[in-house]
Amino acid sequence: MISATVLIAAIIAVALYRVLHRKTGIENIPGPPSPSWIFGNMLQLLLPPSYGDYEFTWLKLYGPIYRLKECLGRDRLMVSDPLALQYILNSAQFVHGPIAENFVYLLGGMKNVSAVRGDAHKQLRTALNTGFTVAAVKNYQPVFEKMAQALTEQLEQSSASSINISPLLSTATLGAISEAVLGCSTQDLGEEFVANNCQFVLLASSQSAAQILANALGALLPTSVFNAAVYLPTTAFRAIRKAKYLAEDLGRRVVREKMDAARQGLEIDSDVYGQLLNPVQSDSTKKGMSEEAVVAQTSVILIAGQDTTANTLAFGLVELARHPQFQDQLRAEIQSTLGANPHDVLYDSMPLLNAFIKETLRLYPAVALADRVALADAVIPITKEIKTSMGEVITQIPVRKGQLVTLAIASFQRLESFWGADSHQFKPQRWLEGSPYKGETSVGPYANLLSFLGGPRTCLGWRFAILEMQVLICELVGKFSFTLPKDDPVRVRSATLLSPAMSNGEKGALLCVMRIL
Ligand code: HEM
Repeated sequence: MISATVLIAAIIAVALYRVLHRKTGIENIPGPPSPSWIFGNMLQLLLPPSYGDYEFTWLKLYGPIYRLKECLGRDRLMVSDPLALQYILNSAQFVHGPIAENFVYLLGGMKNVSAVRGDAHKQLRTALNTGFTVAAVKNYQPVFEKMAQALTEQLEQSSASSINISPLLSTATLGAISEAVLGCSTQDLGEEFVANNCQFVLLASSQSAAQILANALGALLPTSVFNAAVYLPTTAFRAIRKAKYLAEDLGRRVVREKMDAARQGLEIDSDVYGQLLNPVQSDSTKKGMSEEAVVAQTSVILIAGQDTTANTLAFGLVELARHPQFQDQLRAEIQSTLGANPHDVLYDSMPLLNAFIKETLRLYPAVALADRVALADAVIPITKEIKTSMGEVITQIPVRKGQLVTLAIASFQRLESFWGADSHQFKPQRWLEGSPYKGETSVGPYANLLSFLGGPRTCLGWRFAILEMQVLICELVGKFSFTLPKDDPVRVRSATLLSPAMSNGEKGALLCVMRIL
């Protein structure tokens, strides 16, 4: 008891010392007043009744660059200006913020793709990209079709008047990664792995004031102290430690089995890991990744690809339920395109399907807020000048080493000046006549959206996610109709990811689902 009190007192002392001795240099950038020293504006940003209640109002009031108060009185720069975003994403001076950094170390160790930096990151990305090219991803289509059929069977078996679609989608997306990346079925993952995964998914979609404060305190600690603190016996740390251990164990087993199969002359390159290991190369100058390097990616790839995709799909289905006319038009396109040969579909040439996916990604980016920290003093360019609270007009933002910057992706994707006056509305039709984006600065790998981020840290699995969503949506919307239950509107919550939430506070999206074909 005494040691826990001493530890907490020490944590707070370290936090306060570091906070009180830092000057930010962005004090004069206008922003909303802070309602509390302890929480700053963070409860408004991260725990509003519905995601964006405050953030989108601040966006209107202060524009795409403004200052917020972080927990314990620190300044945080909110950025949704495309020029500034592009600069930060491509600059080696900006790295993951401390909360994300702590999280990826905890989950995947020091050698996973999200944790490594600089040249080591570049080399690892080049190696990993082998499994995520256009051609490679096309080969995973049968896996996505299998998951889509399994989803159909689950929906058919349910007799409930409304169904929480989220856990079904989470299982489908975990299954897709497991088979396409590791080459093993969900059953092969084992009961313990699946149970821990469910617990982890729920933890990652929960948010509370205590968590926000704990994250802010954790972010102030030196990494070594934080790494020691994770051995505290809390539910969250226990689940993360177990997730890491189970993923490493799984990765090792999968890699060992693949190497054994390759030694017996069997082909192993039908999934991502088989391609990465690549032990039998006709070109002797090319080498696959080492077994250890492949194993180290397991937890991060599994987590990065699961609920990002599942939540996007859940929000998309909710929007279809809100827009029945568009849902009917999309279904007509799907049924006429898939016709008699559903395995040979050119998904990219289906205008309504792709407009729908782009619009869902625009309004519901799974990573709505991505934090970065400046490794050195930097000057951030901006599209339009801003006036500081001292009356000075500035055309760029100087920031000091250590400055926390939030890439406000959801805000960027709702900027009226770039997406139109109706930018807060779900209107897939906006994508039907060319790009609706009016900016001069290109961002992101897909449709000028930043849902998959941009620059060297662009989502590794973005092509994978797009094809997976195309296949799943065609199966679901082609065969079922989706309507909203009367009594439980879906809420939008910001936790680690943007998640749908039900009125009882749990993660999920209730929909009435009816088989029509
Ligand atoms: C709709 C689905 C998805 C969305 C919206 C999404 C979004 C993102 C974003 C925003 C990042 C950058 C995070 C940051 O650096 O702060 C990221 C990174 C990453 N994503 Fe995705 N993702 C999706 C699906 C997937 C899938 C299916 C996979 C793998 C099969 C995947 C694997 C990764 C990996 C490994 C990284 C780390 C890349 C690096 O640090 O170099 N993602 N994703």
